[in-house]
Amino acid sequence: MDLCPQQPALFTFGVIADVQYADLDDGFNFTRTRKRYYRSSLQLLKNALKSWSESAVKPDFILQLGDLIDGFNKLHGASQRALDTVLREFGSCPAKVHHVWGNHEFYNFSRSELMRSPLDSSLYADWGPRGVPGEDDIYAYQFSPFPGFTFVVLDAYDVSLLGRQQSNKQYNNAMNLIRLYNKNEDLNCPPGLQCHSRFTMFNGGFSQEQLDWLDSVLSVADEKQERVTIVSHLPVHPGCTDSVCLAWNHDDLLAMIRSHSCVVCYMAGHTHDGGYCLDKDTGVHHLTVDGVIETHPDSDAYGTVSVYPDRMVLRGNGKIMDRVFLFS
Ligand SMILES: Nc1ncnc2c1ncn2[C@@H]1O[C@H](COP(=O)(O)OP(=O)(O)O)[C@@H](O)[C@H]1O
Repeated sequence: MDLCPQQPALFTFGVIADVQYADLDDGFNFTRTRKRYYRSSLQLLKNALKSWSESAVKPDFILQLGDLIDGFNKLHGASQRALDTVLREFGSCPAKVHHVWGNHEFYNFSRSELMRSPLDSSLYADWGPRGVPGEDDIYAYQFSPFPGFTFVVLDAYDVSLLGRQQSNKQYNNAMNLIRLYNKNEDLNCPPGLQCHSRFTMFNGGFSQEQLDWLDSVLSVADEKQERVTIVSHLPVHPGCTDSVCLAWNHDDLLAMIRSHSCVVCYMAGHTHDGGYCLDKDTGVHHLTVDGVIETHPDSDAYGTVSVYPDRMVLRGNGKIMDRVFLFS
């Protein structure tokens, strides 16, 4: 397939997900079916950053799709050290980095700590809900890297048991919701029914306030006939992920996308396996980016996306496949 049109890209960006760095020996996922390379993940991050820094066409920005350091750091009192280690690497890259927050961010830091940390990249925002009273702690924003194109960073742990104080309204909403479907004592253990399996503590959802804000962003983009890419840690389309990894109210997000014409792509991490589907109803491309943490040290897991007027072209490295996302 001819991936690239014979013209320079309008702009280019990098994607990387689930680095989950920790200064620990290799381990396994919970079910012990897949190896996790805690130390090598730093080298794979370095490979990505070196490649982006040295490429002839440098990416305008990087999307870091969440779970930058592993939750095990917290157990070893190493959260800040591990974060400093990975951020030092990002420091060598001239491109702006947009950080998405995943469950492992919240294993290491509270929401208010994250809001005051370098992982809060909303300083690059054109617009977010955070100026709005009562919505100050939603980590969502939009930015426009090129005329006619908008990117939206969404907070998939806005309604969550992670990172929020028990007195918080969204913690209570999360507890009520998860208890409806998950009867296990250990709320990290997924319910048996596949249609409810996402209701675990390592997932979360989007609040109504955040959805209302997204609705207004997408309405403006519809009017201006812009192309919108949404990024978050949790996937929302069942066609591109294991059902256990979906956002709790993924259906609300899909309905929101369906009610607007501007969205072209939704990108997430979390599943580590990677996945893709084209939603036939909307023409929206749903991509789940392979996680660095479960990528063999001899391979790689990052991608570079070149954006053209009619498509985005993903060039994958290592585990990540090349793909073309045509705009419908
Ligand atoms: N099936 C399960 N039953 C109970 N706890 C689980 C299960 N799967 C994951 N967990 C726990 O949930 C947390 C997040 O799981 P983890 O696999 O580390 O998430 P991620 O895929 O984001 O790396 C960990 O504390 C893990 O032990």
